Amino acid sequence: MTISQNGAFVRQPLIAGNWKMNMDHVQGITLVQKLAWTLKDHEHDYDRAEVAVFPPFTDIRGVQTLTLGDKLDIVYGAQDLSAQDSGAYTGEISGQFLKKLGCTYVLVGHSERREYHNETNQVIAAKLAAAYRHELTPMLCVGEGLEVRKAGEHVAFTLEQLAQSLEGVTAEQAANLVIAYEPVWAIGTGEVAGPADAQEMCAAIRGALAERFGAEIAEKTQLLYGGSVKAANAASIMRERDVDGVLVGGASLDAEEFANIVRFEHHLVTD
Ligand SMILES: O=C[C@H](O)COP(=O)(O)O
Repeated sequence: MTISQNGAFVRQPLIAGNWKMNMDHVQGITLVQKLAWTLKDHEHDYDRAEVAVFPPFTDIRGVQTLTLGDKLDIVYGAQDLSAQDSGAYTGEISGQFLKKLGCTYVLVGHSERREYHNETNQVIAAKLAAAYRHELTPMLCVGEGLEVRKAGEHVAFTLEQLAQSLEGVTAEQAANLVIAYEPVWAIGTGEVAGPADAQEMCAAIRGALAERFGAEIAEKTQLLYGGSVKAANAASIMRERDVDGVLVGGASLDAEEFANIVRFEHHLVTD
């Protein structure tokens, strides 16, 4: 998190909650309502961060109605999209449907998609292209597994994943891109990467973006860390220069806990 001389953030902090396959459409509405109420109580603490949730597809319409109706300062996105726009692709969801439902973001290449649905970097590149066709901001997920980390090859591995996933993305498109570094060994395990680990990788990613798209775009791109983030560890990770936010799984299902992550500035002052 880089702060300029006048105290403003150089890049807006982004706190994102990926609900994964949790919360039906009724529970989803309740969770967003609770989150909105909790955040309202601490308005002064979070008004500088963007808050995004990624509900299951079946919840998105309800979240749209709620956020529009109550004018909530919470944006939302989908957890995946099809590489295709329309047609005989049973079970797939088009980016154009997501755009019509008011989605701002879409997750692309989450490690659970890579692992359980065999999504390769090539598939992910095609999904990024689809996101751009429908004016969604992709949140591209990258990160290494435990074996790669143990072998000390995590930076090279993740940058290669990044390069292949970004195949075909233009500099103009890259101006509208969020990247989440999520080491697979830290997802849902309680094992959290240390702030220095998160910084090392985010700095390497920013360097790779600068080489590919130019320094100006690289400096503007929000880079998030994900993997067992909780209120107790979020602030110390976000304090790092190149970490601009967090992508939270399990802890985003608890409105109080997630709201406390959003209040990271409060923790920056007090911890
Ligand atoms: O998308 C979120 C990540 O997979 C992190 O999940 P987690 O916070 O439950 O470890």
